[in-house]
Amino acid sequence: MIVVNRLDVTYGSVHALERIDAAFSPGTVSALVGHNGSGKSTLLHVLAGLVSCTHGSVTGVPRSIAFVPQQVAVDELVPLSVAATVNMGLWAKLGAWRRPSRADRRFCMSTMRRMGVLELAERRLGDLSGGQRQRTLLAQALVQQADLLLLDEPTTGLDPDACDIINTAIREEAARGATVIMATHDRRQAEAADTIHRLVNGLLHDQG
Ligand SMILES: Nc1ncnc2c1ncn2[C@@H]1O[C@H](COP(=O)(O)OP(=O)(O)OP(=O)(O)O)[C@@H](O)[C@H]1O
Repeated sequence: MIVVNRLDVTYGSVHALERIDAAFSPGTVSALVGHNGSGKSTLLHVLAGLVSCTHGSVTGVPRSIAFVPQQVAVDELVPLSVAATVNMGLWAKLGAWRRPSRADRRFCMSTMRRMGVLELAERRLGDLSGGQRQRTLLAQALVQQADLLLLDEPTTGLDPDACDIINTAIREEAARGATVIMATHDRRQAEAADTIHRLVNGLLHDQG
């Protein structure tokens, strides 16, 4: 179980998170909700190890973490295809030097199909629409089969069919035992989670 204990994060003079206590169990989906600037992304960044806490501690974070940030800037000049981007998710599982097996490659293909990006496989990431790019990055995260899946607004800007596909995938990740934590502004998506944590100006109000 991941346990967050009396966590404070400040950016200069901005108190992004204050005295946060929370716990996240394997096999569950937790939603972080709250207004813009309430601290959701900051908490995800701390859990991902990208931001340090000013005070407090976070324990029990598994080694394998897949993180899909809110907005991913992709240099249009980077010649990375959709297929290459998704296949990179295997590195986390296999290490950079172990060759993927046929089963690994099939898994990448089926994940791309599930996320609706298989027909875009040869397209460059920088040439995709925002929603297509988001689905590609989610496919990359799913391929990792990580123990902790951190998603920052995973369905923002996606069409309703894509939202349904992603919400199903989120449940499936929890069903295989992953801890899933997502920031969301989508009320229905939050209500479908096992636990809702509401952040108000950096303070946590748990809603069960
Ligand atoms: N790199 C940074 N430097 C300074 N302040 C920051 C930085 N990142 C976030 N903040 C501030 O920390 C607070 C929390 O921001 P955060 O991005 O965690 O909120 P959020 O709940 O994810 O917002 P949103 O719903 O808009 O994505 C805000 O006041 C924000 O301005």
